[in-house]
Amino acid sequence: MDRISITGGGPLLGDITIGGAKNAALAVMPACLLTDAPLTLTNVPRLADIESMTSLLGQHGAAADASFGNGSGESRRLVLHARTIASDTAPYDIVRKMRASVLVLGPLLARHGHARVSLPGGCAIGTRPVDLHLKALEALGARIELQGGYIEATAPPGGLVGAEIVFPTVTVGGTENALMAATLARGETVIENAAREPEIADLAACLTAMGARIEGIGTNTLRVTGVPALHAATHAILPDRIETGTYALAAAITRGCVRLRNTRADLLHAVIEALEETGATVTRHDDGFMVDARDRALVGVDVMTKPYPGFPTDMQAQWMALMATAEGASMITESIFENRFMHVPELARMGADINIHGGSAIVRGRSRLSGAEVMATDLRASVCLVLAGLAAEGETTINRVYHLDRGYETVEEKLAACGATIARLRD
Ligand SMILES: CC(=O)N[C@H]1[C@@H](OP(=O)(O)OP(=O)(O)OC[C@H]2O[C@@H](n3ccc(=O)[nH]c3=O)[C@H](O)[C@@H]2O)O[C@H](CO)[C@@H](O)[C@@H]1O
Ligand SMILES: C=C(OP(=O)(O)O)C(=O)O
Repeated sequence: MDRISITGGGPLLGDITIGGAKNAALAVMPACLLTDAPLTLTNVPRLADIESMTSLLGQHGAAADASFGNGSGESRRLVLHARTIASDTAPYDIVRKMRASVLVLGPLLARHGHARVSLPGGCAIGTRPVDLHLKALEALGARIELQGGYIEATAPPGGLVGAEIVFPTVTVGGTENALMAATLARGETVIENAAREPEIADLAACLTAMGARIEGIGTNTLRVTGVPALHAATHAILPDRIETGTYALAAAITRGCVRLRNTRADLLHAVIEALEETGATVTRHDDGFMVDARDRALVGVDVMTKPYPGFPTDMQAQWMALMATAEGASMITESIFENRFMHVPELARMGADINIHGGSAIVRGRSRLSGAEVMATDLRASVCLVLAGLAAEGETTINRVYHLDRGYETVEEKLAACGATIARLRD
């Protein structure tokens, strides 16, 4: 298994180009199953999760034609074409590796009338049930049974029927599944308490380009008027706000200065606001923003994770690494996932002073962390250890970096180009 070695201590200085959003691409790609015409996506990131989703969609019958040039945007093109549905089963082997696999459920059900999708099971950050996805699809008329670890979903003989769906809690994936299914359901669907994450708006924009009728995009009430069929479309995936935020914090934790390109500051209000409160300077540009923390003594700032537009849970671990090097104490409260503090004992191995009380962590900043051998447990925990390693005195070795490859493209190259001493050790 690959490892990453970092010798920390110096400031990051330079430019980093941000890729397309993993979590938007993972939602938009299954939309190809809603039509027999091709769906062309650009600004697609080259990540392990994207490969897993491509192979899952291939199993369902979607031919994939990918061209990943070295540049960004247009040169990252993926054409998915599901002329027919070859299989409606999403097997355990793929779903257990990538939870977003469950997003094929709504499209398969809407177009094909039946789907068999493995239950994802729990993961390192929480139990993560999919009950709300299933209730939403039931509201549209689907019959759902759980058999042998699989969700067996069947649409009524005339297809799904529009309905009112009220989510009791905000769910990103649940909203995405319901939205995709509703595009082909007969009549109107109203989705209340819909997630407002930018990735949902991106999916809605793609579906609209495919001929779907959706109102309320970007709000928590989505109104969908079903259409008989969707058609070919081209859609550019929005920039990855979590990759952006991660490198913004990399600049801050190393007390460096990094310009983030090919991205949008408006996707990261809560993170930028907190970052400015620490004492770092954020300057917005046409194609992104710059974070400058040179010669600053950053101070601790409390955050609580919330659905968008609140502070993202996918930035919580990285924020904790930054707070471990800030002046004074800060409280970090995780309100989305019940077990998303797996990085705490690893940060503690690097000298961080962190105490957990229920869903909150109290972090007492230290002037210096020290390099150590640590273990990545999930995607964002991995990258938080990369950030800590960049700031630490001496060498840090991170094990199990396959988690990192799910969500960060060429992380070593991007950081090395800004002066980091970082290398991948291949076993
Ligand atoms: C591929 C993708 O886009 N992943 C993101 C997505 O995950 P994902 O779509 O899985 O996250 P959800 O928004 O659905 O989960 C939010 C909370 O609702 C709970 N829940 C969810 C569905 C359900 O049927 N029942 C239920 O109880 C979850 O356990 C969790 O506690 O949003 C999360 C929250 O922003 C992010 O951390 C993930 O990076
Ligand atoms: C938790 C994440 O992804 P997933 O939902 O695919 O596990 C993430 O992107 O941080």
